[in-house]
Amino acid sequence: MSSPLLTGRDLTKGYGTTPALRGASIALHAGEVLAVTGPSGSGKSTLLHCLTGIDRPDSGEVRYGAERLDRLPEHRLSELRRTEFGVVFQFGQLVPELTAADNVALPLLLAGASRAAARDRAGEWLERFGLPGRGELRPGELSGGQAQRVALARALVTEPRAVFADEPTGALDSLATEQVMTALVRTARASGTAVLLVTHDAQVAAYADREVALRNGVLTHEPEWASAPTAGTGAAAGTGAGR
Ligand SMILES: Nc1ncnc2c1ncn2[C@@H]1O[C@H](COP(=O)(O)OP(=O)(O)OP(=O)(O)O)[C@@H](O)[C@H]1O
Repeated sequence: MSSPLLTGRDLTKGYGTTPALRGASIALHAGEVLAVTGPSGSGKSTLLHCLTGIDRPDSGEVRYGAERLDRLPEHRLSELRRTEFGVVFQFGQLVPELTAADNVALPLLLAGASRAAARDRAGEWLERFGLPGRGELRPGELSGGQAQRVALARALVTEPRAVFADEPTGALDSLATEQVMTALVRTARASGTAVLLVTHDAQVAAYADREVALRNGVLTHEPEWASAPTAGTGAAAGTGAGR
């Protein structure tokens, strides 16, 4: 029995009079790919924000190892997001003035790597994401799918323990979605990084080992607190759908 890497218990969060989360509980285990699905407005992004400390829940708790993440000071949360978590949004939020390679190198430079080492490593990660030879292009010169793969390479380059992706393929067609998801799941598995995917898209959820569904701020599947899931059971493990 392995204990979860990250848990959210009984999370509530409202915006004014709008309840976004109404007692959501979730566990992310080391190395697994977990999809959180649900229709627009069901609270998926709010849940991801609470789990990563981008936002704080109104009640409930988020635990990361021994730490109460929901109570951590801002500087520790930023450090976590820089070193142990990677976060990717629908539009990858690349720095438009920087090349693809410099975007990927950025987290390494922030962590103190030399420019040469960071650039070498960025090149390796662009290759892993199927983008060899694209390092000198700027985000505006990349397709949407290529830009998302650069954003994912940037999120994974520090080999974080968990990557959180909010509709990472939301703006892409089916083929680009497949390329992005295949690259994400393959590289995350190779580095043992857990992935929490927020999506309304069944094609994307099919890559996960496990899926939980949000409806009106409540998760419809209870988390399996006691047991770790079997990794590699999703489409990305080669079982069919989504390939
Ligand atoms: N900053 C905010 N201010 C006010 N209301 C918000 C804010 N963020 C989210 N909400 C509301 O909270 C509810 C949940 O929103 P959330 O973005 O978490 O849902 P979602 O499932 O991610 O939706 P989508 O798939 O459309 O992105 C919605 O009713 C939304 O309007």
